[in-house]
Amino acid sequence: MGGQGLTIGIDVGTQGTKGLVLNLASGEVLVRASASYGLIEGLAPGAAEQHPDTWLKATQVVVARLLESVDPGRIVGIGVSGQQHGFVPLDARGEVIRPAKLWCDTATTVEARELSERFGHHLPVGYTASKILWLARHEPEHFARLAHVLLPHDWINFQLTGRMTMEAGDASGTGLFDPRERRFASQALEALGELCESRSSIADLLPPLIGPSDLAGEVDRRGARTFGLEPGVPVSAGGGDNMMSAIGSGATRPGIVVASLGTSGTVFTHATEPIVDPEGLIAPFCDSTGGWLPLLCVMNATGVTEEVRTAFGYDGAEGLARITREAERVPIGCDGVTFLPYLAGERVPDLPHARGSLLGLRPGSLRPGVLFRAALEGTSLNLAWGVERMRALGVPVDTVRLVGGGANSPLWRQILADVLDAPVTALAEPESAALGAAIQAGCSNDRSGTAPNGVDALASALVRVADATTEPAPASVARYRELGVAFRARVLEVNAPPGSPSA
Ligand SMILES: Nc1ncnc2c1ncn2[C@@H]1O[C@H](COP(=O)(O)OP(=O)(O)O)[C@@H](O)[C@H]1O
Ligand SMILES: O=C(CO)[C@@H](O)[C@H](O)COP(=O)(O)O
Repeated sequence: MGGQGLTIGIDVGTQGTKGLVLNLASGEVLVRASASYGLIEGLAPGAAEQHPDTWLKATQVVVARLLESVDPGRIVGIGVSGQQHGFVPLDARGEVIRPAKLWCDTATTVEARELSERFGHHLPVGYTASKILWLARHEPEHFARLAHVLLPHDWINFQLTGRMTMEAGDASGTGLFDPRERRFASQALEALGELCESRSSIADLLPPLIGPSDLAGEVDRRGARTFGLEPGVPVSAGGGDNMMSAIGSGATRPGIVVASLGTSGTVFTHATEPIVDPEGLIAPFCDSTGGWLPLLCVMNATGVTEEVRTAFGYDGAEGLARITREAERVPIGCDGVTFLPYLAGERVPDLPHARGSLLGLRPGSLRPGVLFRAALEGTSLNLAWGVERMRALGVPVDTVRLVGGGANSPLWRQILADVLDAPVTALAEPESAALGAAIQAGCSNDRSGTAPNGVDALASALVRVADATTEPAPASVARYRELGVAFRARVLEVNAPPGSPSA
């Protein structure tokens, strides 16, 4: 099965950084740690930013906590997963120029639309390319200093190893990458360069591309000092959080569909060929095993439930459990209350400027349990809308493995099973992205004894599903089908452009 020794997997998410230590021989997760953070507050509407130092500090805290329980000398590899698409702008000395614009930043919608026209295909808002153009247009003094473009996990790898690299999975979320050919797309790079009136080619800003079983490097002296690790520990390529999550949930072979309820909601599966959506709604990403990862991403998932929970002061794990119990007592459909969950705008459907709406309020509707359930239902119905698109593209979604923070909620698991009309199974390790990074680290280094490209074998051996599966309940499936039709009609009605017939 796996090799010997322990690996660390780190996942730099939007709401926090999570880490774990994996015993490669037994598959046991020995210790977990996490550190949470938020977005920078007070920015212009649509802007979603974090300073990379926030990720660095959280990663330091997480690694330090992990190493309280295990001897650093036993660590044979480390792998880093990160939120996709974030634009980390670096100057010639490798210093961060300004905070990173994140995957959920919709302030660059104009630039995304302009690039879509130039590229001749839809560039979803949130992809890195539009953020680079935004910098050139809005902060020319920062753009003039731009010497390197990294993605969040690349930047943490850089802090560990002193080397800048990118790999195909995360690179396919830049909008500057041809996932079919697994290389940067020269036409897109040229078009972006022209629009930026760039003094240098955009290609020069990008680091070398490495393969999925290559090492990003080894922990260097600075990295060792920063993180308390031993110098020389191999650092695997790492990848986007969805690519790492695919490994950590066993979606390294066809037929396993994964849904993730994190800040974003995603649904993805392994494919042996690229699956290209002509409308560009389902992303044709590369995965981190040499295959592909057709992926649906919606921008509104746990951010919406968190908004309701915190608005009513249901703090901490106890508060979450209490508001969930109250939501369980509310009937399906929330007595007519519908939550259009677009607090962050939306990528699928393509409504970057949409806002959230609460519809159908009556006296008594503004109760925490009602609104929390409405948030669970609204986010799930929205995700199901995108899943229909996946099914139409020939991706069967018959059973689902559920990961991410929201997977901890039995109520959400039931709602999703009913809304998707598919059995939903949680995994023994819900932090699938951190687990996937740790598994990849076990396959990419010389000291583990595992051959490169053994990711599928190791993932299939180590990933365990939870004992119970949540089955869809036929009556609820039928009810949610009706609610889904009404939900979509309301979304189109509420978000219709001014002057259109349904406005
Ligand atoms: N039992 C639960 N019920 C509902 N939501 C939960 C539960 N446990 C965790 N979460 C949600 O999961 C979120 C974190 O999800 P995570 O996948 O770690 O996000 P990210 O990777 O985007 O930072 C929390 O903010 C919380 O809203
Ligand atoms: O943009 C995407 C995928 O295309 C998101 O899935 C990000 O990768 C953020 O992930 P989380 O922080 O929600 O895990």
